[in-house]
Amino acid sequence: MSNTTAREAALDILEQIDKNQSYSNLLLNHAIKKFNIKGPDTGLLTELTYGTIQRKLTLDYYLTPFIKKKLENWVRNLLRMSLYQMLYFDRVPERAAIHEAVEIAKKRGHKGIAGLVNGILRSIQREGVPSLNDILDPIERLSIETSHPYWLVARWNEQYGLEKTKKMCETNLLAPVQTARVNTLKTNREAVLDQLNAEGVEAKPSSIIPEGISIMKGNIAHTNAYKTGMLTIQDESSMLVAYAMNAQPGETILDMCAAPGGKTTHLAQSMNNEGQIVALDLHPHKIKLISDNADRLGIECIEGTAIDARKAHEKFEAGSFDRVLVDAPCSGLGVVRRKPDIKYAKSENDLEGLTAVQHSLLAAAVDMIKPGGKLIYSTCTVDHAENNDTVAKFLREYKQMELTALENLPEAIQPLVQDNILQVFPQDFNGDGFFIACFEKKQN
Ligand SMILES: C[S@@+](CC[C@H](N)C(=O)[O-])C[C@H]1O[C@@H](n2cnc3c(N)ncnc32)[C@H](O)[C@@H]1O
Repeated sequence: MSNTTAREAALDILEQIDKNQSYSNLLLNHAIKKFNIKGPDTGLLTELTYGTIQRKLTLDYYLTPFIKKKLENWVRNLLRMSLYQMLYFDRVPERAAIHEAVEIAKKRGHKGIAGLVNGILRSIQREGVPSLNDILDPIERLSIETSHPYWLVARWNEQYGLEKTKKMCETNLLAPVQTARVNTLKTNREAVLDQLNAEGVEAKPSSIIPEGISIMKGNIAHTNAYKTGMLTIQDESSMLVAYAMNAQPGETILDMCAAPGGKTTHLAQSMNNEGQIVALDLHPHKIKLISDNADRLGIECIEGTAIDARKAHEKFEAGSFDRVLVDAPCSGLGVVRRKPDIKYAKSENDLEGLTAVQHSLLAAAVDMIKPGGKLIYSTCTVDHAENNDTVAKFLREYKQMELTALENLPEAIQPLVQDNILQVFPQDFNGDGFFIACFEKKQN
């Protein structure tokens, strides 16, 4: 296995993302298996792929003056990936990055293309990249500097102002920290930290979530601790939902958008595996993900059903749930740090379509809740239209629902709550951008 193979695999993934709009995390797992990539090469492949996607617009800005003719897409991706190594990768000397690029160009193309790639990269090495100071429009500059599409920076600037937008865009460029949730039904945080340590994984307690841990080094997915259900991979922001739900042992809960079950299983944990959680998802194949997760974690109170949650009233009696969770499908603009391809894949039109689905899911939840019961709405986006505007429209249309205080959130989170609404930004504590609101159904 050579470094060249890791680079070819990275190029393959970049190509597929452009062609099929597939998600980088899925393609990466597939490529690791397909190219049999192991050990340090897994790190190289991951960093090259994510880094190149993360910095795509900046890299294109730097490459443009040096490209004099139309290039095939794979050549452009090869140039992006090689320039990424030259500019942002300390452990690869520039000449090695150029040499590898030329070798791949020879193999995939022909001598002419190899010469072209060599010429462009050597010119950049000699002359340096153009300065970003030449960009006068602050939105455009932030867009190029942090590689977020112009429309997105302009939209966030309108919603949150330039300073917050800048921090968000800059945080999205940092390497993500993996976090996990300890399965308190089986063990405790100290024991899991000891076990991971013994298995060669460096981890420490989360400063936000009592049962959360942050992984500093190593891959927990391959550990016995993971396989035997002592913990599950979940972002700290996502863990806040079970806190906000505040579900009690013995209650009946409806989780309307449940797969793959990260929050469903956390709810079961917080209910001490006592009560009933009905977990819905539109896609039948995803229901298996919920039951696989529950089985691994030793959870028995979850019952999965494949159904469009907007038709929940056809299957369940009105008013039969103490609490309902709508963890809605959303743009995912809060998780750009972990899934950088999201920022290029979404458009403003997509956001409009999503707000309609979010609204109809909330509308369907109303009938399901007992009078006096609670509804939690959550998303992993930072978009005002998907979050606050959806809440405002819901409250206008459903007078029996009241926005209520978010009780039971961990202490460190409480200062982030404003007017009963929690909007987490990626820069707040390095977790995903995330939104939570809680409604109570008035007594008749
Ligand atoms: C944000 S994800 C849920 C993540 C999940 N709650 C967790 O913590 O693991 C949204 C889910 O909603 C599902 N979904 C989308 N539209 C739906 C609908 N109309 N009814 C039910 N589920 C739907 C998607 O398949 C997706 O799995």
